[in-house]
Amino acid sequence: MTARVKICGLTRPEDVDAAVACGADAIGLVFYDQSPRAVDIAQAVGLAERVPAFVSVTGLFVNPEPQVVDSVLKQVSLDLLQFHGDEDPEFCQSFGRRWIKAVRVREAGQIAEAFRTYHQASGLLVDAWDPNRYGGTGHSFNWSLIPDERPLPLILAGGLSSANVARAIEQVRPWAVDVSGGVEEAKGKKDAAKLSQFFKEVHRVCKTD
Ligand SMILES: O=C(O)c1ccccc1N[C@@H]1O[C@H](COP(=O)(O)O)[C@@H](O)[C@H]1O
Repeated sequence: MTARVKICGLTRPEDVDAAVACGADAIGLVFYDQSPRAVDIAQAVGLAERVPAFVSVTGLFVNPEPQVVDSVLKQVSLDLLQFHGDEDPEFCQSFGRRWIKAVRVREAGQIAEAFRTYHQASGLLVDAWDPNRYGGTGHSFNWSLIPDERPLPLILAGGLSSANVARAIEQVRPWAVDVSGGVEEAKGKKDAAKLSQFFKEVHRVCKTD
């Protein structure tokens, strides 16, 4: 069993270095100004520059104006776009870049439908639904709503931490896991010890079977 790891919502150089040192496959930069983890362009350029070969940089957006995405893409070296709002597939596809789509899960059937709707995506990220926030809630959801049939790589997010990531990987068998709040000391500030413990748990469960 194997699962890739994305650490999202990085705002500080030392947190990028810590995530990379722990073995992150991807890091995420938040370009959503209502998030406490939002970065500006200068910050994002500096953070992305620290990321070595074979670790990818994802830019997270929530219902952005197209010119915002274009502007970020011109200035920041991103490998992947993550759309975490109500973007339709045509919008996601329109930037000529690889992208993933987040689905905030409320009910059975929603994920299978999203696999059909966003079939051009490079992966489908499943996160907890919250009436007031688009993501980064720290809440998990009922993983039994995730279907076994997955036409795209499935990225599991929502309330993951070292306390539940091993169980999550065993139960869901995702392509990757994505965490933000569960490895923080405060919003936007990662905690090196929590990061290390999170990876320890991922590696422990991935060694079995
Ligand atoms: O991190 C945020 O502030 C955020 C804001 C708006 C949309 C998504 C956001 N983060 C993503 O939410 C999931 C789950 O985060 P958590 O682990 O529950 O804190 C994850 O994909 C983040 O990238």
